[in-house]
Amino acid sequence: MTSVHTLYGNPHIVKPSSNSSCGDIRVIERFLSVSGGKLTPACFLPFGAGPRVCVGESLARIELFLFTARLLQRFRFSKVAGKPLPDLSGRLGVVLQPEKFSVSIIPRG
Ligand code: HEM
Repeated sequence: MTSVHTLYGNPHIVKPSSNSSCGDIRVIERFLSVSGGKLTPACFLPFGAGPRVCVGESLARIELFLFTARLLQRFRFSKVAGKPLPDLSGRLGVVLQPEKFSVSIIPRG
């Protein structure tokens, strides 16, 4: 199984200044080109690679898109006054998990 965390943290693979690298995994803009187009860094492998690559990738991508779009359509997400923004360093488990944080979720009218 491909260790995605090791792959992203390896300085020999990750070249932050290059468009073909993953760079800092906390920087979402790494998926955008200078002109605003979509970029997929060559080392971005959340579904693994090679003969054991995830067979559910297409389904997972559709589900994630619909799930996220529906949440954003129906709710407004915002920072809670007086509470800090989420710590983006993450906690390493089977996957990199966020530390607990507060967020305000209000149904859209
Ligand atoms: C966000 C969702 C998902 C992620 C991040 C994910 C990620 C992965 C990864 C990293 C592997 C291992 C690849 C390797 O061994 O190198 C894998 C394997 C696999 N995934 Fe997923 N997966 C997701 C969703 C799904 C879904 C929805 C299905 C089925 C409907 C699925 C079915 C499988 C199967 C059957 C394998 C084993 C493939 C094999 O060993 O030949 N996955 N997945």
